[in-house]
Amino acid sequence: MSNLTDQSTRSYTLTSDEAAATAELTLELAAAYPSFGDPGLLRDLPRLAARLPLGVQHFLRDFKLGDRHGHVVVRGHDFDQQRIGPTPEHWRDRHRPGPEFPEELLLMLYSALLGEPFGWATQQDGHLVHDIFPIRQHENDQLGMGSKELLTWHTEDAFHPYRSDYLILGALRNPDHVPTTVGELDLASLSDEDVDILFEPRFHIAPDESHLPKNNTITSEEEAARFATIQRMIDERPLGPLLYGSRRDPYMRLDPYFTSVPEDDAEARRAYDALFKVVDAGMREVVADQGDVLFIDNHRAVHGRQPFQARYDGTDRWLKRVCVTADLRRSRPMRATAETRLLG
Ligand SMILES: NC(=[NH2+])NCCC[C@H](N)C(=O)O
Ligand SMILES: O=C(O)CCC(=O)C(=O)O
Ligand SMILES: [Fe+2]
Repeated sequence: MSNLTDQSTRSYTLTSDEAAATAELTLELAAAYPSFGDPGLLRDLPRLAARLPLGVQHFLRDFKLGDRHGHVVVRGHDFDQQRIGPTPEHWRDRHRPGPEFPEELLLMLYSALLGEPFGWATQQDGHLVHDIFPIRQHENDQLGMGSKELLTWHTEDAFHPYRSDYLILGALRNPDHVPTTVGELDLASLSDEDVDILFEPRFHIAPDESHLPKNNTITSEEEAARFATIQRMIDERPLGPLLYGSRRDPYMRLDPYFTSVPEDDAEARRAYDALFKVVDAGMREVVADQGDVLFIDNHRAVHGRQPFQARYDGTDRWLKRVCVTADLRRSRPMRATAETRLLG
């Protein structure tokens, strides 16, 4: 009997009526709510999400409650290319909300079916919805804004105890069909002994560069102080497990590019190498094409992106990203007030 997890992509394709109704809903809400700063919007999200097509609501609730699949895709959204306009050159200094506010609101509605949306004070200047498009100055970097290099597979914000439970990636455009990569764990390919070791706090994952001051705008001491926790994680190099949860169906936390194993721990190194090989061998491509929204279970799947040739002419691939937590209160120690959605 095979224990291989079924990693084929589950998807829901909107009918043209559903796509039209969804687009209309997001336009209506973009006119009704001024910005993400409006507390009424966060309050109303579950009620507004109940106006999404019932089929999608069921599909996403099944994804969450089933706790089985690492990713799913909802296809067939109508993202108005004319209205959205050209892919920007940078996420910094953009007027917000921008013309793509309806699409950002759509991801917020979806987030309400999975949990609560949140952001990072230390990432993309604290914006709740992130941009992912190529930026020339970052073309060789391990960032969403890179292009020339493979974006190595990772758990989003793997270094952080309050990382996302789910990631939502909405493709405003992707003219060259650049694939995202996704991979899950095939537990049967690991020895029991290695699994035991991987459950132990014997591994360090450093913060990725998107959380560094150099990749944010800092104009005051107060803004600089937001990075203290990140810096502490860099300095103190805390050790943690790579697998957790059910011993028979573990969750994972991985980012090999930023991982180190203490030099004197040969067993941990062996277990880590075995885990890396198993996950790496299972990586596959999922193209989030224009109008597709990719949902990633950040405990079950790692993801990355194939290298591609950026255009830098306004027609580049452009994704929007929202981080979702199933439990906002867990991160309360890192949120200045109960209301704020920004960690750091
Ligand atoms: N292994 C990695 N490359 N990790 C970093 C991933 C990219 C990062 N989360 C970003 O927002 O840009
Ligand atoms: O571009 C993609 O498809 C994924 C990007 C990503 O993983 C990230 O920005 O963290
Ligand atoms: Fe990522």
